[in-house]
Amino acid sequence: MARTSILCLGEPLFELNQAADGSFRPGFGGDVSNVAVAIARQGGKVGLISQVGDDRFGDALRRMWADEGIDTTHVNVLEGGDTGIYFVTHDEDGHHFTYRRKGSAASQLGAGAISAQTIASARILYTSGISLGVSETLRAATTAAVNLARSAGLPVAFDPNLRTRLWPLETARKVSHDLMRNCDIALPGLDDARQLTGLSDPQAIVAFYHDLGARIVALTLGAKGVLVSDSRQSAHIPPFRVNAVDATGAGDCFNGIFLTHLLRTDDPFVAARIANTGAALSTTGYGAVAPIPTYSEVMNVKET
Ligand SMILES: O=C(O)C(=O)C[C@H](O)[C@H](O)CO
Repeated sequence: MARTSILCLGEPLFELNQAADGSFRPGFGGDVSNVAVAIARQGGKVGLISQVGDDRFGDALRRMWADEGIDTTHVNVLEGGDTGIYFVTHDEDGHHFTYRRKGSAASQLGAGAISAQTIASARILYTSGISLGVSETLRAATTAAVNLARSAGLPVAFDPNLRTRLWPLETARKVSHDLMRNCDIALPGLDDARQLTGLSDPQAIVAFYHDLGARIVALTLGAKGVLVSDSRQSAHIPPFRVNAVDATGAGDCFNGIFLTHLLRTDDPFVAARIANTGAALSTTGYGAVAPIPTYSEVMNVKET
C-alpha cells in the first residue's frame, strides 16, 4: 500500500439517520472516520488509528473503510467490545445527535496502542475534541499521539469539535486549548469556537487560535462560508449555495478535503475554497458519509 499521508485518530460510529418519511437509515459517522472518507474520496492516502468491537457495526465500518481505500492497519478489533452507535434526528433547529457509545471499544483505546513509528510514518496527524472527550483512556491515546507527532516534526491538525454530551464545557475548554498549543492547523467550527473561546467575532477567534500556536486557521462559518488565515493574510470565502437537507458531518468533510488539498498545493486559500464547495455538497444528502463528494464531483460542480 502507498504511504499513508494523513492519520486520523478517534472513534468511528455506526449511524442511524432519520429521513423525511420518519424511517431511520443506516450509515456511518464518527468525526475522524468522516474526515478519513473525505480524504480518500479526494484521492488522498489516509489511515485510521482506532478500535471497533467484534460486532456487526464494527464489521460494517471495516467493510466501508476497505471499500473507500482507507488504511486500517492501526484499527484494532476488540474481542467482546461494542462499536458505538448514534441516531440523527432533524427539526427546525437542524440536526440532533443521540449517542449509545458509553464504554465502546474506541473509548478503551489507550496510549499503549500508539507507536512512535506509526505516527512518524505520516505527514499529518488529525484528531479532534471528540477524541479527547470520549473517555480518559482515549484522551491519553490522543495526547500521546500528538506528543509523538510533535517530537517527529509532524504537523497536527485539530478540530475542537465540542460535544457537551461527552464532557463539561469547562473541561473541554481547558483540554482543547492545551491541545491547540501543540497544533499547527486549527479547524474549528464557529459555534463550537464561540463557546470554547468566549469570543463572538470570527476574526478575534482566528487571532485567538493563532495566539495559541496554530500556523493555519480555517474557521468554518456554517451557512456563511469559511474564514481562513495563515497569520500573514486572511480571506473570507463566501458560502457555496446548495439546497441543504442534512449538515451532519459537513465540518468533517471540510476538514478532510482541506487537508488533502493543503498537502497537494501547500496553499491554505486554494484548499479552503475547494473544501468549502465540497462541504456544501455534502449537505445535500442525508448522513455523514454517503453524501461526501469525490474529487471530480467537487471540481466539476457549478453553483446554482
Ligand atoms: O458527534 C460525534 O461524536 C460523531 O462523531 C457523530 C458525527 O458523525 C459527527 O459529530 C459529525 O461531525
